[in-house]
Formats: sequence, structure tokens, C-alpha cells
Amino acid sequence: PAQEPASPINGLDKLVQELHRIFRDDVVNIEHVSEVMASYQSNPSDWKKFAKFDRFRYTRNLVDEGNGKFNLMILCWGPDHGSAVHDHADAHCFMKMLQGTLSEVRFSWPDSQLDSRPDQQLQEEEADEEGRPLEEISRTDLRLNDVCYINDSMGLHRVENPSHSDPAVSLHLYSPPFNSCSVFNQRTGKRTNCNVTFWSKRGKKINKEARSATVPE
Ligand SMILES: O=C(O)CCSS
Ligand SMILES: [Fe+2]
Repeated sequence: PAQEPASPINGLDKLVQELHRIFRDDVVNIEHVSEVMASYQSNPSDWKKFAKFDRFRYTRNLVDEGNGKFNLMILCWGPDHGSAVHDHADAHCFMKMLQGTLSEVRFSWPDSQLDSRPDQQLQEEEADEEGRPLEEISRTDLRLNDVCYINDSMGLHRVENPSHSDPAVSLHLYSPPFNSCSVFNQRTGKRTNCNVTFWSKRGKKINKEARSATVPE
């Protein structure tokens, strides 16, 4: 059934409560989650305690572990920071803009991932040596309070902060939660596994060893 458009949500804690309620059920309506994420009106006083920046790369800051059903995190992008092309480990990915602008570039999967017909195997293996560039499908600029949704059946993407001067902050919900995904070389399509961890959890910085491992460019 079409969901009622969600009424505005003020307060990140109210959004988290609503998300916990929605994800208590086994079946979750994806459009509804997008609408609820979109209805939260970003307010820096809600989220600045989670927003920790690094000079060199974007940071992933865990906000809530969703009773094990989802991870909710705040990503902080300095000027020109961006991710590698990556997938979403068979999970749902919702991304909402809290501050600034991010551009999302989507790509189709590299051919060799789609089709492993034995008779094609040899050519693909040969092709894999140099590989082939990933094919770009779309490019979208996301602005304050916008929400975008992706899952692996829709393709891969790379997210970057196009500004050379301003930071950007985004709120990400992954369900089910994951701590590794695949990253892809945009020029060759080559896929490698990548562990992703957190810069901070619930506002507390994590020690150096455990940190890093964002989806590196
Ligand atoms: O989770 C990540 O590090 C990828 C950010 S773009 S969805
Ligand atoms: Fe992503």
C-alpha cells in the first residue's frame, strides 16, 4: 500500500526511534524508509557531536546499530574527498545530505562479474589482464536533506565532495549492516575486497589502529 508521506521529523533521536520502529518488522518498505529519512530536517546541533573530519580522507562515524538490523552512520567529507567505486555487500543503502553537496556517480558492474559462461572464460580472463573501464550510468548532485537509495542490483557508485573549499556531511543507513564490501578500479574494473570500519562510535573517537579503512579512493 502507498505509504502516507512522512511528516517532518525534528531531532536525530526522533529519526533513530522511528527507524527502530520500522525495522522491528521483518518486511521493510524501502520507499517508506527513504521518505522517513527525507522527512528528518537536518540540524547541525543534532549531529555535530558525531561529525569528526580527517584532513586526508572521509570519515565514517557510527551513530546507532539499529538493534542489529541496520547501521546508521555520519560520513564527513573534507573538500575534494571521495570514495572509490564500491558495491554495498547485498545490503540496502540509504544516503541523506545533512550539510553541503555530494555528487554520486553510478556505474554498471564490470562484465566479468556478470557472465562466467565457460566458453567466454578464456577471453574474459585475457580481457581481465588490462580489464575494461567501468561504464558510467548516471551522475547526480545531492543537496541538503536529499536522500538517495542504492542496492547492488542497481549498480555500483562512487561518492565525492565536489567542493574545493566546503565540507559535506551525509547520513547513511545500511541494512543489513556490513563491515566489508567490494571496491572496483574504475579504469580496469578489477574488484578487491575492502574492510570498512569507524573513525568514531557514538561520538567517541576510536584508537588509531582500529580506525581508517574507509572505501579508499
Ligand atoms: O560506507 C562507505 O564508506 C561508502 C560511502 S558512499 S555510500
Ligand atoms: Fe556507497
